[in-house]
Amino acid sequence: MKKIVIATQNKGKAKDFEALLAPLGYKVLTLLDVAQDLDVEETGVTFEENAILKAEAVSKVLGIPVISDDSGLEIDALNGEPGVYSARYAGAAKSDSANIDKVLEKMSGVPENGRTARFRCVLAVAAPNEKTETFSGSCEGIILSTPQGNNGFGYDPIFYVPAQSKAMAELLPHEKAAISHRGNALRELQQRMPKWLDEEKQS
Ligand SMILES: O=c1[nH]c(=O)c2ncn([C@@H]3O[C@H](COP(=O)(O)OP(=O)(O)OP(=O)(O)O)[C@@H](O)[C@H]3O)c2[nH]1
Ligand SMILES: [Mg+2]
Repeated sequence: MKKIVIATQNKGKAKDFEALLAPLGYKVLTLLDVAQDLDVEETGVTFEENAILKAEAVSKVLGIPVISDDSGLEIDALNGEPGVYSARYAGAAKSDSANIDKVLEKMSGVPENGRTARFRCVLAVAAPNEKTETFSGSCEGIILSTPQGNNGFGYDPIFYVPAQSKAMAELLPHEKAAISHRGNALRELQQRMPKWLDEEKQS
């Protein structure tokens, strides 16, 4: 089975990528498997900038092709917050439950028709001596006023997906993969697979 390194420290993303890539015959490895201490500072102000920073830094250190993921939640009533700061919205400790509490507090009193939001994901693919490429995906939803479901990670329990009539955290891994921002970005990558990455798969 071909291995692929995802430049992330996030266990929730790792599970999402397993659901997406195992059916395509890939074994997913993350920084948690190959380079626990490799933490890239996210100094960009867009998902794209941060995805490129992470992919290029990790590919350079490991000397192999990698895929990175920079993603987050954009809430219309909060002018696009938490956006690129989604992981650290309630502070540097990156607590999913504290982040959810902060969103729910800021959204209290906002009526249902004003609770529109979307997840965005940008994947960057970098390899030694190759031009870095990016791919993006999004998923539309509504911010719930109480959490629902135990699957997924991050803001999934407060993100209602009208197309599925369920919160993201109520979807099974393969169901999330079929409709998520991450799934959509990965499908975009498959459509425009960089030639060198495709060749990598054959080797
Ligand atoms: O409910 C969610 N379902 C998702 O599918 C999802 N995707 C992203 N997010 C949020 O956005 C941050 C990314 O920030 P981020 O791209 O910097 O990643 P991270 O710092 O967690 O890990 P790394 O990949 O950088 O190592 C995450 O922590 C989450 O808060 C999600 N929340
Ligand atoms: Mg991060």
